[in-house]
Amino acid sequence: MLTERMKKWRHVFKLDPNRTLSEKSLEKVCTSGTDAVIVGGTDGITYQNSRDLIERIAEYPVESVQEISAESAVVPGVDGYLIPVVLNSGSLHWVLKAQHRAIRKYGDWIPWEDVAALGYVVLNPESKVGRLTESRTGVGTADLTAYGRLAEHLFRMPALYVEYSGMYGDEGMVRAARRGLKRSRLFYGGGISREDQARAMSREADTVVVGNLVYQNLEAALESVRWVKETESKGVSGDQGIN
Ligand SMILES: CC(C)=CCC/C(C)=C/CC/C(C)=C/CC/C(C)=C/CC/C(C)=C/CC/C(C)=C/CC/C(C)=C/COP(=O)(O)OP(=O)(O)O
Ligand SMILES: O=P(O)(O)OC[C@@H](O)CO
Ligand SMILES: [Mg+2]
Repeated sequence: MLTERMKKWRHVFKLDPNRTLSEKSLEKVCTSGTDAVIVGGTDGITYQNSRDLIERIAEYPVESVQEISAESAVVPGVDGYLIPVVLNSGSLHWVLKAQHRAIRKYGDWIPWEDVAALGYVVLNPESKVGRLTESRTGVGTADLTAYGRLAEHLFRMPALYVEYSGMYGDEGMVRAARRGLKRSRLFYGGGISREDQARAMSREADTVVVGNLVYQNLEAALESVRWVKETESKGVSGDQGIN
């Protein structure tokens, strides 16, 4: 069950099917000791580029999951599927309608035991995902704590994802998100490029996501596995998890 496996994720890489990565680099990413590789991105995501990347990753023993951002790009046979729900989107499309439409389309084919929802709160207004989803990024700490509670207790989501995509975020905000959580996991992603950043967010979050650094500075990205795994998380969320 994907939600069970996610409880063990401390460090994950997110690879973008719309970007190029040499075979040597991909091998290094997949054998780095990371806990999983997420395949997903915001723009230019197609069935073809998603399938190509997923098939290349399948050559390695690392767990890979597809984060679905386009209904037409769903690749059958992946270990797991992550479904974003953007809690602070200004458009119902990214909270409910896109997901509803895809569930209507795939119906009986959906392997629910290998599907997990991610309750996103997008906090970088300049990010592609922030612009696409018209996210209301003027969120304070009390709002963020409440989003966490909403995700865990009302929607029973296995994870809240504090998303700063492309910029390093505010550690206090991530701490506030954790205050709302007892069992759901806290994912942090955005702008990790240095050891101090990786370690600081590892203390606040259960799972740290490293994305763009793979394409900007592969050696640092590979080092981030150790930075995260050597650092203990302060929180307790995710200890029991949610199914
Ligand atoms: C046949 C078979 C086995 C089928 C499997 C069926 C299955 C699992 C169906 C799923 C059903 C379902 C509910 C699908 C979801 C459909 C969907 C389109 C939902 C909307 C998701 C959403 C809110 C997308 C918005 C964008 C988003 C949140 C993307 C997440 C990734 C992200 C933030 C990446 C960072 O972006 P990046 O591109 O890297 O940005 P930069 O270039 O700036 O770095
Ligand atoms: O690409 P970066 O900025 O590392 O962010 C990672 C991930 O949270 C993007 O969805
Ligand atoms: Mg990216």
